[in-house]
Amino acid sequence: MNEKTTAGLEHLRDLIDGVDQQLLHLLRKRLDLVAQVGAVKHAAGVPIYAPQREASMLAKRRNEAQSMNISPQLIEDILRRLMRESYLNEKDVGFKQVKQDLGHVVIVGGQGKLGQLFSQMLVLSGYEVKSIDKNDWQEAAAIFSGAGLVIVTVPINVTCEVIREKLTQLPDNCILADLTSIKEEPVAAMLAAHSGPVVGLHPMFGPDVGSLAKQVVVVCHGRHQEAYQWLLQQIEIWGARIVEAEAERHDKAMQLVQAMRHFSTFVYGVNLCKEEADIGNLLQFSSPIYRLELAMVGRLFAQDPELYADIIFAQAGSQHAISDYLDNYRDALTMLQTGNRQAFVEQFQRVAKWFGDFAPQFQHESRAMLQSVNDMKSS
Ligand SMILES: O=C(O)C(=O)C[C@]1(C(=O)O)C=C[C@@H](O)C=C1
Repeated sequence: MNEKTTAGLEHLRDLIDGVDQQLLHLLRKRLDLVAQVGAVKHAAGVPIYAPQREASMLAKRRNEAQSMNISPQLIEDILRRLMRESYLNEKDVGFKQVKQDLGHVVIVGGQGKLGQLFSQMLVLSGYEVKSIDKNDWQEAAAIFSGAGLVIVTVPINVTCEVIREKLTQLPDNCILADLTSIKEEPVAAMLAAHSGPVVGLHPMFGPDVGSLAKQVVVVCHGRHQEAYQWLLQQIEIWGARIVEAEAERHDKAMQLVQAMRHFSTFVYGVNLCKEEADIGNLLQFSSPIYRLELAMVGRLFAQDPELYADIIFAQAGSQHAISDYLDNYRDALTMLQTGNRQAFVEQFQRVAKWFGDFAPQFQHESRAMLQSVNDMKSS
């Protein structure tokens, strides 16, 4: 059925179309300026992400919006979305090459998605990149000869084995790095296999990010930091933030942030499947928060099971984190089964107090996410 309309409404809509077309012209103009910024940054080696510039620009535009009786949040949302576009566009111009005399880079597992992303970023920065994958080991000597940087990005369950068995004959000054999401064992294996510079990296993002702007790369120092300082600088030029961490502490945090989180998402999916939930129907009834939650669960199952198995099975300690979670789940279920509403409320308050200022901060941040989930709906 056609939507109801009137002549007056159509006239106003024509005027709105005109304004939206002007917006398109302004967007084109902004994108062209951003392309020029990208070229200037490329030449000067300035990072793609400029947090201070963003903060001051947003503050000014918010004030101006207020004085024009426009919601400050509206202009902030629009500018943040535009800056996301800038990160993608600025990337295409390429990046300044921090280390000119490196020799080539070898990515061990370069055909994997993360390997491809790092290869793309390195090529955009002017480095020569070679890849070695599981069927190429007979050519290893030729591929590694003259390499200045070797990055290991193979599945977690074979990482240490590959390092121990295949990476013991690298050129002396070559930097050996890995991108594994656990750090203690791979860094120890690299230090044992290679006597030159060693660094453990954990990119805290998936390979499908369009740009590294605002992403975090955790760094666990291994040996000869001064030799790979340029690499950290190069990653910052790509827009990412470097966060230094001690390997053991990093791995412990990953048990909670990754293994336990992914495991409970997995179980949520298993449960929906066993209950034969009708997802289409659930979506019809779901509020934005439930839609978002379903999306987070659903997106897990759109990906490679091996990858998640690797993450969940990587550390023995994850079993403890997951079984503690199960104990807490059981205790909470007991409250429900015994009708102990009071205990639930008290525990809720205790946890809220523990979250402190993070709770309202997360409420604020998630409100914006929920609104954009609602915006995505088309019917
Ligand atoms: O001003 C810059 O440095 C830009 O790259 C442009 C821009 C923008 O789109 O306005 C994009 C990314 C930066 O983080 C800040 C601002």
